[in-house]
Amino acid sequence: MALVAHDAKKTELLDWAARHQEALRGCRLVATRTTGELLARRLGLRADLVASGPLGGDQQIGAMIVEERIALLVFFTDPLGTQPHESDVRALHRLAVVHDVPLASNPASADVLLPDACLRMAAPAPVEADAA
Ligand SMILES: O=C(CO)COP(=O)(O)O
Repeated sequence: MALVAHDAKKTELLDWAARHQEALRGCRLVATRTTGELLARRLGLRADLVASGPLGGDQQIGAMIVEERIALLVFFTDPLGTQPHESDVRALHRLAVVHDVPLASNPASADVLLPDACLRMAAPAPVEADAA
């Protein structure tokens, strides 16, 4: 599961993660650097860190989506600000859509999508139905 938040949304993500920390502790997490450092410092949540978003972290998470390593992308973007790496932000959204990865852009969506992602991460890969 990937956790990312723009600066104006980091408090919202921390509040959401605090509410779900029990479930999140059972998941392998990846986060952009500043987001992940905050999760570790404030909540003791461990995440694998990629680069900060403006330095290529969004693209690294996009590559993980292509490799089918992300079950849920929680990405709280700032709808009222512009980002220097807007093209990377759009590309990450686009890859989530292309690869049909659940994408939560706000706490209400993340609340709905988290239980399903936890189930899918815990479940073994589905077995192909036998045609015979
Ligand atoms: O900018 C980001 C996503 O686009 C997030 O990066 P940081 O977590 O390093 O702030």
